[in-house]
Amino acid sequence: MKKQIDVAAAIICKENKIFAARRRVGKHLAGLWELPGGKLEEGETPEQCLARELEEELNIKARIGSLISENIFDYGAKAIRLMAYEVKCFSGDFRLIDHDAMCWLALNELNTIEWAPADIPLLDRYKELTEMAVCSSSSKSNGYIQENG
Ligand SMILES: Nc1nc2c([nH]c(=O)n2[C@H]2C[C@H](O)[C@@H](COP(=O)(O)OP(=O)(O)OP(=O)(O)O)O2)c(=O)[nH]1
Repeated sequence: MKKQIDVAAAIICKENKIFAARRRVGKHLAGLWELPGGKLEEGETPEQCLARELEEELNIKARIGSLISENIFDYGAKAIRLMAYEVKCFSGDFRLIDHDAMCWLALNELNTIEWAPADIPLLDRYKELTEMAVCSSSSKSNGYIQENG
């Protein structure tokens, strides 16, 4: 059976935008955009892996939040289990150490770049959860201002 590789990835959010980085030439999936992160090393939790990768790849220190979703994807030569965690707290200046481009995208701009295929269901799920959160907070405020007559 094909080995499945565990990969942790970060949905880094700032001012309602999320961070994407492009895989550089020479790598598997070169030219496609991804969430920063990487393979779990032996004995590492996904959170430890992500904190390490974000510092190694982007020069930022981050507090890893909750698991948003995971997706098993078979690329043929390898299969990965991609786990996406939300990151809302981080510090440091982003530096591209392992990627060749970066961008910040609003949720409605996510489909303007070409993502690694394994990421798409995770981003859809994140969008769904974020829209649900916005919806529930706006229905609360509507309740508050509702008037009779
Ligand atoms: N980091 C990251 N990897 C992703 C994402 N989506 C996706 O399919 N992958 C794939 C690409 C790689 O095959 C694997 C992650 O490994 P990595 O980033 O540590 O890989 P790499 O190609 O630099 O590793 P290496 O084999 O050259 O050491 O997961 C994603 O959003 N983030």
